[in-house]
Amino acid sequence: MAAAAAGVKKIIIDTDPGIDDAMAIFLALRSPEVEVIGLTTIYGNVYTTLATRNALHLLEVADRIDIPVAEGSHVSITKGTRLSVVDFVHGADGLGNQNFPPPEGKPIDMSAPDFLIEQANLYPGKVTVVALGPLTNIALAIQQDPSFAKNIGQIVLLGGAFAVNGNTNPAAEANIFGDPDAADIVFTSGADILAVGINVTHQVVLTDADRDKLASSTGKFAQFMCKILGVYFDYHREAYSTKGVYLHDPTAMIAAIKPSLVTCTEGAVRVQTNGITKGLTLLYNKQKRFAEITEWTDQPSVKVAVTVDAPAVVKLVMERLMD
Ligand SMILES: O=c1[nH]cnc2c1ncn2[C@@H]1O[C@H](CO)[C@@H](O)[C@H]1O
Repeated sequence: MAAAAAGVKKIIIDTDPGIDDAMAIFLALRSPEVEVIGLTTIYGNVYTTLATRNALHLLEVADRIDIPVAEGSHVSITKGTRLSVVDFVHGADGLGNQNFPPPEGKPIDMSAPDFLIEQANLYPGKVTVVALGPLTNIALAIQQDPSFAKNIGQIVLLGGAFAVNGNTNPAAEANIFGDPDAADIVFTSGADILAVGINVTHQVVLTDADRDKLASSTGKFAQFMCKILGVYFDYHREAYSTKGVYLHDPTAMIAAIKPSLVTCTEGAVRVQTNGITKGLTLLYNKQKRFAEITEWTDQPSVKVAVTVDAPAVVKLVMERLMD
């Protein structure tokens, strides 16, 4: 591929495709502001093996088999194998029960954490990781390489439910619930982090009317998305009684592509790792100096998205998919 123009952000997408992951990946591939230098895979919406297969398939659909796929962890950071995988949201195959043929490509011979570390070392301060699933691979990279948190440019992550209910249960958002220990490692790592939680992504809805508009487009990305979106719409109708779907992953991707469409606050985030509130994300805004030393004391600040220009996000997603 031609050398990237100056100012183009290099991104690695850590992903568990996933219907809204597919949309976010296509959006990135259609966005001149970013250059996708790799995909790394993780369990979440599906198990990791299927996430890898789907990532390869999506790149084949997009005619971008030049982009490497590195397979990620099959277990949580604490080696847990009882993973919470949500086939009722995305279909058993993760892509709307379409049973696509197996991809021809293969993942590279390097693990996701090793690939993340390699790229962060190769382009210090220049690589953005857009993390769309549980944060196991990122936490492993942080543990394996003490300089990873410093070398990585930014981590934009879809995760958390800041001062609102979760979507796995009232306490927890799905990606953080998927590996709360990993999430706590990432939030306290000192890396430059922007967390986009469901307090923000629940404002960004793709409606039935938007889907009809996508369906009328001849663009291959719009066509592919319309093929797989049915299951995701059915799930939202059932779970939320809404005539539309939340654009979780695409909104996080937009926060990396066009940061001006979100506003943020800052503070230290800790994650509850056990008990009935396992997966809860709690931001300390650093306004009060507590008399006691707390679990948030002296922890680094991260950015947490608080508002989003939802109409602009939906418009941009639609335009780029239909183009
Ligand atoms: O109700 C749900 N349970 C579990 N996962 C969900 C649900 N809705 C969406 N997602 C998936 O989890 C991430 C956002 O939390 C998104 O990747 C989305 O596809």
